[in-house]
Amino acid sequence: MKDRKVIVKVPASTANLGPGFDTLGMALSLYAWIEMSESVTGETTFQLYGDGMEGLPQDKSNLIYKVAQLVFEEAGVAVPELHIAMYSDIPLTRGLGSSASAIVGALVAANALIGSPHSDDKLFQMATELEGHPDNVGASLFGGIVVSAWDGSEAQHVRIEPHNRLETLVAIPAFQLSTEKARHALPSQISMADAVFNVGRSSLLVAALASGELGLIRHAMQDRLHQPYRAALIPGMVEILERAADFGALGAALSGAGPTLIAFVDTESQGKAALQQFLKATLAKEGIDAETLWLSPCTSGPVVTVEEGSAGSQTETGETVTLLDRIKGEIKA
Ligand SMILES: Nc1ncnc2c1ncn2[C@@H]1O[C@H](COP(=O)(O)OP(=O)(O)O)[C@@H](O)[C@H]1O
Ligand SMILES: N[C@@H](CCOP(=O)(O)O)C(=O)O
Repeated sequence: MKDRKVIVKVPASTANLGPGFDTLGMALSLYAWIEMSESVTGETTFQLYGDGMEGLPQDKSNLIYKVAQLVFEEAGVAVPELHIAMYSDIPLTRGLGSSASAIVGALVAANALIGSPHSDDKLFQMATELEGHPDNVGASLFGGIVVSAWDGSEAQHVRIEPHNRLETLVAIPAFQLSTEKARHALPSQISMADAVFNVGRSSLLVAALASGELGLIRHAMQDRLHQPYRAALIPGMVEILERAADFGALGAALSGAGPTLIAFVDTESQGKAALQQFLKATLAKEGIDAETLWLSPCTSGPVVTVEEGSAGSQTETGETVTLLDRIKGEIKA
């Protein structure tokens, strides 16, 4: 294992999909890469690349390090000193599952480093416990659309293959909103009428996604559990959710805990440019600058590459090959 290096490519996610609060998630074609190996210097080292990554802790309080140690502990092995490198195209604290993908990527990388003693389901249970809900970690771990439920001790899930004409447009506001803050905006109780409203929409959405009835999405992607309470944190959200279908969207939702907004679109839709303009202009009216990206559902979970032997880290002239060198052709920036 001393000479083993693992690289994991893990997808971002959009959680909730409107009505499926803490329950539904879909993996997206936006990625983070984590490289992990046992440290050769005897000290834990970090290389973090990507927007905002330099602000993350680069000591043993780092999330990736702590999650990896849990994997080793559960397997009864000790790997106290690690080399960790990470590059991410997933913006931090925007509702695209950066923390979920970091947790999933760390679990999968650490597991592969010690010969994969844990099953995917075991990693899912650990990820859910760490994140506090199964929706975004399930999507990053299994890919596609994931329906899950958690009772606080065990999580179940079913994966749905996304329709091949489904794509998404995300509008990522320039400001950050932590999941913790967005969860504090939620009430502790809701009415029976609102509960029934969401059970109906969430069930209809799962059925529509599973059966490929894309036309039902706009009726199903409605929510009374979390979006109305989070609206004040994301100016422009209400107008986007109400009017996106007028610009050709199949439906629209707050992505995860926000502030990113996501529209589901039929790849054959004619109005894509108008929809993109509508999202940007609506946020701009509120003084919010937003980046828009077209993303596809990502149909696979983490992709793992294992390299045995330290030769893989050096060129013929002895120069060190960094994670960035390896993934250069794949990254967004
Ligand atoms: N690669 C990483 N390493 C360490 N911490 C991370 C990493 N990625 C995300 N995080 C932590 O997760 C936080 C964002 O999580 P959260 O508020 O749930 O938003 P998001 O919607 O992006 O998951 C970051 O502020 C950071 O503390
Ligand atoms: N169900 C959670 C999902 C949070 O997802 P994230 O991608 O914003 O971390 C919630 O809505 O709080």
